[in-house]
Amino acid sequence: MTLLLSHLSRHFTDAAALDDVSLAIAPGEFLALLGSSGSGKTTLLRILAGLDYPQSGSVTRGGHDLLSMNARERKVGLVFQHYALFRHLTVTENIAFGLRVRPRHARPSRTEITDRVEKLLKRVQLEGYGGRYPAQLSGGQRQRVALARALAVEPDLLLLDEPFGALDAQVRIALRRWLRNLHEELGLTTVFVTHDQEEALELADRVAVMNRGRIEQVGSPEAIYQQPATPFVCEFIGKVNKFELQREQDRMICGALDFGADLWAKRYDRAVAYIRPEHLALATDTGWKARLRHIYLAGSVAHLELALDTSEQLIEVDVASEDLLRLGLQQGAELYVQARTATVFPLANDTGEAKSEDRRVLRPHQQPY
Ligand SMILES: Nc1ncnc2c1ncn2[C@@H]1O[C@H](COP(=O)(O)OP(=O)(O)OP(=O)(O)O)[C@@H](O)[C@H]1O
Repeated sequence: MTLLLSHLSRHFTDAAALDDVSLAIAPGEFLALLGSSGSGKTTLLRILAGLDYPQSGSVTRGGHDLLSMNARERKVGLVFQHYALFRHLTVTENIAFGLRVRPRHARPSRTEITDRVEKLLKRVQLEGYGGRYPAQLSGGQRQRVALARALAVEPDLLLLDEPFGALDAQVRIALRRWLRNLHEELGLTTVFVTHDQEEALELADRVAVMNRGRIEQVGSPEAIYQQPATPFVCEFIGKVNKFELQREQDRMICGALDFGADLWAKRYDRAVAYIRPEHLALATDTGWKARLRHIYLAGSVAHLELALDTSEQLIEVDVASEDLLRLGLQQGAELYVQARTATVFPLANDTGEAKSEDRRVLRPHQQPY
């Protein structure tokens, strides 16, 4: 059943935590809410869980109003960043907790509970750990117990708030892949909050990028990375170089590069171009003249830092390490940089505001003069 969030707004005293958020989450989808601190991710999750309420807007699942149901009726499983396990209960007792506290008529029998816990322990790869206490587990194991506990109540919706946030990098990566596999097995609709873009891009079917209580873009990880829809998404996701373009005789120009004479260029005097390091290329005689300042070798890729001759602006270019060796480039070398593709937003002449609706993907070329 599709989960439909429609025009949700939630204001606290000083500012909007959610500002007119609409989103459709398909059954079985793994959706990541990605954004910087304070962008409204947790508020959105809490509203879905029934721990908070919006001032306006609606949430429906299969046409039923979710906001009028209490947390238990919503059938959600929740996992937070900080292990909310009960320290005085064993792993088995923690996992069974949500079932044991049900009213008698809704409570499974003792043997059913034992069976279910055993299956869950297997599912989260913690067979044989049932008798341990949380203090006797690693951080990653505790989060898997928390997940088993969330799954024990057979939720229709799984809500995960930075579940791996407190773990070290290697454990995080291992658990991330494990979670993705688990999701493929169970097919549970999952909403995952994170501020770690790598985690979101690797895990999710779709990513919703949040900024100041609004959804800037929602799409597949590939679309978010390759076709960022707003300047915020360009700057927030991955690495990017930013350039200012000026109109010259109906063409948008940045130094030696011509970004074309698209119709929209005639209506704007300035624009901003975002170019990823891997979309810049080195050239021997045309393009932006630059000096190589630093080479950061990272295995098969070399990250180059260059200073543009005209503006001294620092830019980053990624090239294959092999090419770097072949060209014999060294710090201090003078060379040229060309752009293969750029995401360009014109700036409104009056306010200077970037116009996301007039976004273009352009392939700049060397100026004809
Ligand atoms: N109970 C509250 N009272 C007042 N302001 C709040 C409350 N809860 C959240 N906010 C504010 O709402 C905004 C969004 O908070 P929220 O926790 O949803 O952000 P977030 O994206 O989850 O951030 P983080 O990644 O830091 O957890 C923030 O500006 C926050 O200060």
